Amino acid sequence: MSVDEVQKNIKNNFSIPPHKTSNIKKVIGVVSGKGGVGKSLITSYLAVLMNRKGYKTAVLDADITGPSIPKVFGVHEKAMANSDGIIPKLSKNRTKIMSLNLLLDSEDTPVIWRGPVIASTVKQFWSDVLWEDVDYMFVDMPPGTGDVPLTVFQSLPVDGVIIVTSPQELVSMIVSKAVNMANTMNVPILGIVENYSYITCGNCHEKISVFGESHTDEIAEKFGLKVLGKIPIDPSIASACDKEAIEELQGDWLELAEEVLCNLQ
Ligand SMILES: Nc1ncnc2c1ncn2[C@@H]1O[C@H](COP(=O)(O)OP(=O)(O)OP(=O)(O)O)[C@@H](O)[C@H]1O
Repeated sequence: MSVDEVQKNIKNNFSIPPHKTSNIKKVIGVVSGKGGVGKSLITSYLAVLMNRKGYKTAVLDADITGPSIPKVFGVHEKAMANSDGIIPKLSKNRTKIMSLNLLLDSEDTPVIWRGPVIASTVKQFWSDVLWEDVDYMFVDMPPGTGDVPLTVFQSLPVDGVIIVTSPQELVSMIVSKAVNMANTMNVPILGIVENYSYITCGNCHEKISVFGESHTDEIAEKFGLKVLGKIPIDPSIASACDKEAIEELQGDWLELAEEVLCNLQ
């Protein structure tokens, strides 16, 4: 068997079943080549948008050392377990959430764990959480192409990934790494979302590209991928996150992403 074939078979060999009561229809990984691009925001907002369409949504926070999902949904109470498994917390609009922050005694406790422990926590979030019926589960991956993204790709039946990026030049190399990882793991890439694309001038409504000209369209074309949306730097986004009210955020920046996701069902 060639190295390529071995790599493409890795995923199947390590896959683990979800809890026996779980019926999860589609698993979407949200990845970024580097940190700080707003990946958690986009993961949460995609769940909100699909929830608004009437789908049963869930977010698995695989960003174990930097978990931010519960906070943007305003969920703080600890998750409980019964003899069958861990019960996910529900947001106001009934998106199911599991994150390490929901299991720690205090949200401020830093997670100083080695890679294998982090990876096995993510697997448990898949296999030991009582997700029950879910149409779309969004997995907020830690940034980069390290241990945890690898574990998620190997262990979970990921139906597609969405790559989040910012507009700068350096990003082309970083996105290439994320694309190559998904290709190596044989996971379909649904497309790219660009965050921090522009600001809109409050007076003349001109769009200003704060980070210079965007390279996202070029990169997407290079890899034959769709650009699923461009999100501006917008105070309403920061405010929705700060107020822990992502479910109240309004913005039609991700319509194409919604369409692509709907077509998966
Ligand atoms: N387009 C945007 N406009 C305004 N604020 C934003 C935008 N995107 C993200 N933010 C703000 O930045 C904060 C951090 O975003 P988020 O947690 O999604 O990403 P991150 O910290 O960059 O980490 P990562 O992308 O690695 O998960 C959010 O709480 C939000 O307040």
